[in-house]
Amino acid sequence: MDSGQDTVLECRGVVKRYGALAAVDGVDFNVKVGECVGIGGPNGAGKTTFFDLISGLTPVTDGTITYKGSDIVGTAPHLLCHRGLARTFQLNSGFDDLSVYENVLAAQAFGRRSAGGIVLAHKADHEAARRILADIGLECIASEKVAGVSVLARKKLMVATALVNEPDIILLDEPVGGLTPPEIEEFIALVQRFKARGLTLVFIEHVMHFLMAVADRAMIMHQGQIIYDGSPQGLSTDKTVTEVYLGSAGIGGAD
Ligand SMILES: Nc1ncnc2c1ncn2[C@@H]1O[C@H](COP(=O)(O)OP(=O)(O)OP(=O)(O)O)[C@@H](O)[C@H]1O
Repeated sequence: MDSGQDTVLECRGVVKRYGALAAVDGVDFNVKVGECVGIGGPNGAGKTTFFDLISGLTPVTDGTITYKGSDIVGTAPHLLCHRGLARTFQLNSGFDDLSVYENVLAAQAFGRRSAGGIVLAHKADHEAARRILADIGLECIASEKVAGVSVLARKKLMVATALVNEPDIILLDEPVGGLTPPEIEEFIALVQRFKARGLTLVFIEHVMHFLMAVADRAMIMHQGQIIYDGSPQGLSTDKTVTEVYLGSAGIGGAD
């Protein structure tokens, strides 16, 4: 068992059953400080359920999940967020009737480590909100209502709301799903920038080009189990991955 200081997240024998279906079926998974892990796998493989278990949205059936050395099984999602475990969702979330800027302030107020019901934004919160929006390229639409912004802007906003409280690990569920190829390139550059600053990141993504471009490590799930955990470059030559996940299209055809 790896319980070294540099391990942020450690999952052992994690299982989630829905009746007879094992959506997640005995997963062992570690993430180290500064690592960027891309999770792939066919539809229904159990990827989002695995994120739901880590982030406390769904109770585990069995197994242990340790975050920064503490057992977090049974911990509520908002408490995990306060402890620095941030997560985004497959579907674009956000408060449509608030501006881009107000969404970041709301994420700060409810997600910060000292959150305790006090939602007043202080000077430092405004500065941090402006900083993250500039960093992520949203400052020019900061005052626009989220209802009217593009899919790319919503995707970026989700990352901004997760990053504004400087999490120790961030889980992104399909960060580039629905984006055009040029938008995906923009997102690759963005994630690489945050990676270079030491961000610890785990993401789920069907777009293999994105996974190959940003992940240090790839983990592929199938029927609730891990069928590959290794270098992204090794994916294209792994027989099980090629047969189960990519089919005859090969690694380049999975976009
Ligand atoms: N609340 C639930 N009740 C019953 N079955 C569920 C529930 N949530 C997920 N499942 C089932 O668990 C399995 C894994 O689903 P999950 O959404 O985790 O897959 P995924 O790999 O994220 O798929 P996708 O790539 O399509 O998002 C699927 O068979 C799904 O139907």
